[in-house]
Amino acid sequence: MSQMIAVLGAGKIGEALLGGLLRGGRPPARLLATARRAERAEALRARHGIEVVTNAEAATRADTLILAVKPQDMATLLTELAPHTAPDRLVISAAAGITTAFVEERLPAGTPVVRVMPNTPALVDEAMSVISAGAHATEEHLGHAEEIFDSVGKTLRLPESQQDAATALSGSGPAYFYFLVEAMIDAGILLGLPRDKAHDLIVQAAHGASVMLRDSGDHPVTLREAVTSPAGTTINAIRELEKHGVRAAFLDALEAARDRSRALAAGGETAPRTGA
Ligand SMILES: NC(=O)C1=CN([C@@H]2O[C@H](COP(=O)(O)OP(=O)(O)OC[C@H]3O[C@@H](n4cnc5c(N)ncnc54)[C@H](OP(=O)(O)O)[C@@H]3O)[C@@H](O)[C@H]2O)C=CC1
Ligand SMILES: O=C(O)[C@@H]1CCC=N1
Repeated sequence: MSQMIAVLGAGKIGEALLGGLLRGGRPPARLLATARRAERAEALRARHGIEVVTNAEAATRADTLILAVKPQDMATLLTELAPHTAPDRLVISAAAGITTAFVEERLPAGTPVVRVMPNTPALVDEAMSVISAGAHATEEHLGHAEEIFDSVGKTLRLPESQQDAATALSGSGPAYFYFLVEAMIDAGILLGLPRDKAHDLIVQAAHGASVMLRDSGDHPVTLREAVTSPAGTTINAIRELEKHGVRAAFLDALEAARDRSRALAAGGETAPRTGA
């Protein structure tokens, strides 16, 4: 286990990770965080009882640096860190699109870098975190990264060439489910249900479906077929979803997310795709 872990740029993902590490039993004295704004630093101290320091101090004191700033802020952060980071530090980047090469070329030669794509269910210890090694990261470094991200959910190793796809799928994935739930609550309203009841019905349906997907081992097609009775209600809804091209929309949507992840590796300057 690393002696000291620092989360640099402790925003939504960084704070979720800090919370998971503390819940997993890591003493607050073995965690550091950094923030850009004084009020954010104060909130982190108050909520977690950890030290919030400058990026330079974190780089000097921690063995493992977890970079959790936005991709567009990564170059600035790395420029600030470079003079203070010894090449034996493990650097873990959680930024969408940013390649290990991008990080390596801005830090001292030979620095081990691991790229991780977590997701926000880290807040409830149900994250999916995809882990890839950079040029100088060893099995031991990957093991350290897994140990850290295991504290907030599941981890999976994939080659870095598949990280942009993983970002589109599991990194952004929770947002697609929230979007679907939001749309279905509106549909419940259309059908005359009170908003709070529509919310509770669909959230529990989503939870039940998700537990079955994870725990039954059955393919989603099998689970959907079990709901879809001959000449019943479900098939009438499915016909409308197919007519409206929902499956094709998902294929296009994830391709757009994957492309945006790739563009972020170029420094994030490229504008997002605006559609056909
Ligand atoms: N949100 C998500 O679902 C996921 C996000 N990610 C990745 O995680 C990273 C963080 O995303 P998220 O947590 O959503 O973003 P946030 O904006 O919530 O967090 C980033 C934090 O970094 C701080 N920051 C920026 N620059 C510096 C700096 N130089 N020094 C110290 N702190 C700094 C920001 O400060 P300030 O508050 O002042 O702006 C902010 O608090 C991104 O790279 C994103 O791609 C990965 C997986 C999922
Ligand atoms: O939208 C984003 O760019 C980040 C990365 C994955 C989820 N949120």
